[in-house]
Amino acid sequence: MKEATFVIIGGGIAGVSCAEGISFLSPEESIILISSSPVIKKVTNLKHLTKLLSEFSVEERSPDSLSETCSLLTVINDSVTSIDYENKIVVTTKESIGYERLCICSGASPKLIDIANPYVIGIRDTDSVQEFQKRVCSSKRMVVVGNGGIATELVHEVEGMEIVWVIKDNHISATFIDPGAAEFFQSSLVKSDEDKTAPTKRMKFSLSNAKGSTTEAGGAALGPDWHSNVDLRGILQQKSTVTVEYKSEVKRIIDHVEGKNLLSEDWPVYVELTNGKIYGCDFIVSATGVVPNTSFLDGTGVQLSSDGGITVNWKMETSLPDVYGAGDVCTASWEPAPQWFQMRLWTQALQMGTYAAKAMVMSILGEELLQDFAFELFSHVTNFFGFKVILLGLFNGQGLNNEYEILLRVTKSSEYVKLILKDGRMQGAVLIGDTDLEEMCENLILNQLDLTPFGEELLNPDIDIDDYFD
Ligand SMILES: Cc1cc2nc3c(=O)[nH]c(=O)nc-3n(C[C@H](O)[C@H](O)[C@H](O)COP(=O)(O)OP(=O)(O)OC[C@H]3O[C@@H](n4cnc5c(N)ncnc54)[C@H](O)[C@@H]3O)c2cc1C
Ligand SMILES: NC(=O)C1=CN([C@@H]2O[C@H](COP(=O)(O)OP(=O)(O)OC[C@H]3O[C@@H](n4cnc5c(N)ncnc54)[C@H](OP(=O)(O)O)[C@@H]3O)[C@@H](O)[C@H]2O)C=CC1
Repeated sequence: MKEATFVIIGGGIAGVSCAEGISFLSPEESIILISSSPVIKKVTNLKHLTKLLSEFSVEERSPDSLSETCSLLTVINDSVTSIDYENKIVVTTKESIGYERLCICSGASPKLIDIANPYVIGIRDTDSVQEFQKRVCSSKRMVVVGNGGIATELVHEVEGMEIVWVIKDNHISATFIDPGAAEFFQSSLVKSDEDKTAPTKRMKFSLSNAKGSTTEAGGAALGPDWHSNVDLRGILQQKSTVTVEYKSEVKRIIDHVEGKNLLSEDWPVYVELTNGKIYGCDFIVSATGVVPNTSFLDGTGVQLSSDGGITVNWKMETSLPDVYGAGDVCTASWEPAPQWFQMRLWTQALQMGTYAAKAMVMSILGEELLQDFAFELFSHVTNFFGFKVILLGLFNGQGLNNEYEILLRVTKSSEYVKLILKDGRMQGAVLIGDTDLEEMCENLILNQLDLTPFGEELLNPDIDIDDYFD
């Protein structure tokens, strides 16, 4: 039987960063990484924008490429079928592998609204993108269900199609942004090239005066810009049109025969929405979140959280002895720092993988572990509708029970800045566009300085606020 001090399940960002972390901290120990995908995901071009915010690329690499950074690593391309935690053995389809410490980084899979229907597809890995591209290039209309990251990217990136976007909320992209930011993006849905206009609007208001309500945040996954090398063009010779169906869900999917009778239009498949409308389309994208990959743990009694993720404590330990978890597969179940919460994102997969490596090495050495600084503040940088989007801390007032103030600065088609303050102290920020405010906001959230004396001046573009804090 093969054996290693450390065994890792999963070749995504969490698994690979865990392997690299162990090799860095304990280069003399053996590691086996088991992954059902033949390629691994490696973080490259890591660029720190601030202490905690970073941008990076994610590349698909051959497992051999890891030998540069991990000399005692063996990568096995196989699927884990079960774990015998009492005897510290991982069972794959072909063999059994012994371990001292095990880290589960098996990621998550799309949670589809209908798994059995061939017209419903999800997007997660390279294969699913190829399938999506195949459908797009021969299609006129798709229905996109969901209001999170994937749906937001798709409605912006796909050209030459009619897109019907079905969302439960009353504003777009609700997983990430508030109604105000959604309004800022709204013109991008029309897909026209509007001029950037100069006037800048600054506002301060308490939540009770705010229009709309803020939202409670609410194979290996793809990397940033996954769509940039894929031709996402439908067969219509025009820009895509996007019809948003607000506050609605898919009631049922109707087959070709019944749908044609109901609608007198000929489409491969039809969806009936809870608002009563029926749309015919070529296919349906279910961008409705993920479900952690844990089936190989059935029968172990491992503790799972309500979202299906493996419960991990602040040391990334699961409820099974010497078994750790990191990335999308796990659910952070410790008391979080006031401005941090979990979202299944690659930054967190990277941070958790690296930190789990440290926790496992410290446990073998019997040394004390301190929690990583990365878990002090939620930070995410991404791109929506062609704009840079930076989210910091409690960016949607998560957990503040609507008891906070908002400072807002909006320049149409150029920038959207929203600061969340409670008792004069900054709790979170949404920075859309090239605002150059990320460092200041990060510092102000971390140091909890009383900003009452600055009032609205905090967002006055004519004042270099950084001067006050040097
Ligand atoms: C289309 C798309 C766009 C995204 N865009 C962004 C973005 O812009 N920004 C962002 O922060 N995040 C984004 N994400 C989310 C991000 O990709 C994930 O949070 C992150 O990659 C999770 O990494 P992971 O290593 O935990 O899991 P995964 O990448 O899912 O890796 C899991 C690994 O485990 C392996 N595995 C699973 N089961 C087994 C088994 N039984 N045996 C052996 N191996 C197994 C898989 O083969 C895979 O190698 C996006 C996700 C998608 C799908
Ligand atoms: N740029 C980025 O940062 C990106 C990040 N990602 C990440 O990739 C993963 C997958 O993305 P995605 O699938 O978009 O997941 P998200 O979790 O981002 O969004 C899922 C969306 O689907 C909604 N939803 C869930 N179930 C249903 C249902 N039955 N009917 C209608 N709507 C439903 C959710 O609403 P509710 O929350 O109300 O349940 C939510 O709006 C996520 O971890 C995401 O964070 C993906 C793309 C880009």
